[in-house]
Amino acid sequence: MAQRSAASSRAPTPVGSPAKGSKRAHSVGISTPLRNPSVDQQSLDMAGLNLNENVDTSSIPEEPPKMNLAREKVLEEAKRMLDVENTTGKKGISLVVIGHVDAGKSTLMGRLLYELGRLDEKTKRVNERGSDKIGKGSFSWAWGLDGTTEERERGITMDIALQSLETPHRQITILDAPGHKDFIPNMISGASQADCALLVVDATTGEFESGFQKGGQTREHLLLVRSLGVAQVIVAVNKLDQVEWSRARYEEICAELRPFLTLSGFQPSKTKFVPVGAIQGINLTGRDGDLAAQLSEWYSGPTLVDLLDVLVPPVRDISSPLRVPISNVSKRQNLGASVSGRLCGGVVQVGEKLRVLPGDETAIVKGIEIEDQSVPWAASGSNVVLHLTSIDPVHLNIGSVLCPPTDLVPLATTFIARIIVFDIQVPITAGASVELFHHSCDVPATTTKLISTIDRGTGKVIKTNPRVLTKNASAEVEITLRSTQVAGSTSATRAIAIESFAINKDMGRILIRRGGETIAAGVVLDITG
Ligand SMILES: Nc1nc2c(ncn2[C@@H]2O[C@H](COP(=O)(O)OP(=O)(O)OP(=O)(O)O)[C@@H](O)[C@H]2O)c(=O)[nH]1
Repeated sequence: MAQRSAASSRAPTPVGSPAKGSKRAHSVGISTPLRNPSVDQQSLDMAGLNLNENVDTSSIPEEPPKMNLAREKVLEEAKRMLDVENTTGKKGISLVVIGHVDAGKSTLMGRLLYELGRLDEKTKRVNERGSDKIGKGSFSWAWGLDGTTEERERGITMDIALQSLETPHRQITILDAPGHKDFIPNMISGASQADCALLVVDATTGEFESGFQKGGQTREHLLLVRSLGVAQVIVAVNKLDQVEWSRARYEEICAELRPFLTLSGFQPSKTKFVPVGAIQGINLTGRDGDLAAQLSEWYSGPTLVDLLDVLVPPVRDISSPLRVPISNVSKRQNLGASVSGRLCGGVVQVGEKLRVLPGDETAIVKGIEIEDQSVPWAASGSNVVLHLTSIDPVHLNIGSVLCPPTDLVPLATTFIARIIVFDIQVPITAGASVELFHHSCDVPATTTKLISTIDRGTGKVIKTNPRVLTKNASAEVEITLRSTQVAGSTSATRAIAIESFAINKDMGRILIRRGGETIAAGVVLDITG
């Protein structure tokens, strides 16, 4: 069964962290590390949110665990582990599966899990019988990932499903994103935790076109993941059985997508295409058997697994300060609180004291889990569950950020951002009300000033104080958070923990939405208030 990203969910992939069951040592962690002050306009992005929360307000006071090693020792250990991973072991990577509704994302992943031995024969048969029983037989593979009753009955993915699989050289955490536009915030949440993307498109006549047209999720998902910093994409052209494995249709789809991918900021060398048939399992791990004969007549390239196996893992910045944006909180009676999220820099270890921002509270890390395994420490890039003690769980919220008490993330209510405007109908004006997304934080904001429009190629200012920003514009703007209603009556503007992109790429990305539509993505240049 797939893991869900819900509050009680288990942690996703081990990325850049101690191996499963590792007994390695741990330690303290307060950092004043290296910073990388380069802004890459191509890497514009923002971060995701997760709306799932399982709240039960109670805590138990506990004796905080002791830290065992000095921070330098942990860093040394983390570096050594990453070196081993880079040379001999499987490299960890997380992959978000994106694409228009019904493209076959869940079916593809369910079948792939089966082909790779992660979904056993018994579960497969149970899913077949169960899906047949409610007249959804064609979704039996998707049941491997779509775990909730509502998802199964409706035949759609609503929240991110977490799974992991192994190829010969990669340990991959799969984040299966919903295709339906109503669940874009959940999709953003998944993409904000991913290193690379698998785009699934439906080759059926008319279906590829409706997914790719304006308003289709193929375009929006690609733009969103690129804006979130995902630079590698594999495009699986699925359901080719519906067009008799036509080579012309496959090539037509690739030719349509290539220019859009380049325009969206994906380098051609980091964009791969692969023809597949998810239901029949064709070209996932191989092309044996009669079913694949038509494809084998014209295709001799890599399988999907071949491409997954050479995905390039991201660089893990373990020497920068620890930042953990909280994507989920689980507060259980008598069990304290657990939070999950991806480490955006640094290392964390059991026994470490962390500050929760915004706010004045601190917590102590009682335990760390990666993929259900307890580990003594975790490094940048890992998706973790942190069990916390010495804090009233009421102070832990989705969207808050954990960091070392001596190296705090700035709190901002006003900042300057460079944004790229998406394909919008209604221009953005000064004073416009928008929704700001930063990791799992979603707050009301105003574009208080339109400072300038920028040439995307040269980075030069085209116009200062523009009246409006229209589609595809690149611009510098001032964004100010608006007050939100607190506790029924009083109104307060709550600062968010955010950093400039030059200091921490993962902490400096924003996404701007309006009326349920994503209108721009950007990076934070400067915090001004
Ligand atoms: N003919 C054919 N049908 C397929 C193939 N792959 C998936 N389907 C069908 O496409 C439909 C949608 O599949 P899903 O896997 O639920 O699609 P999805 O992209 O995960 O859908 P959402 O998550 O709701 O966006 C189901 O009826 C599948 O049986 C394929 O290779 N060939």
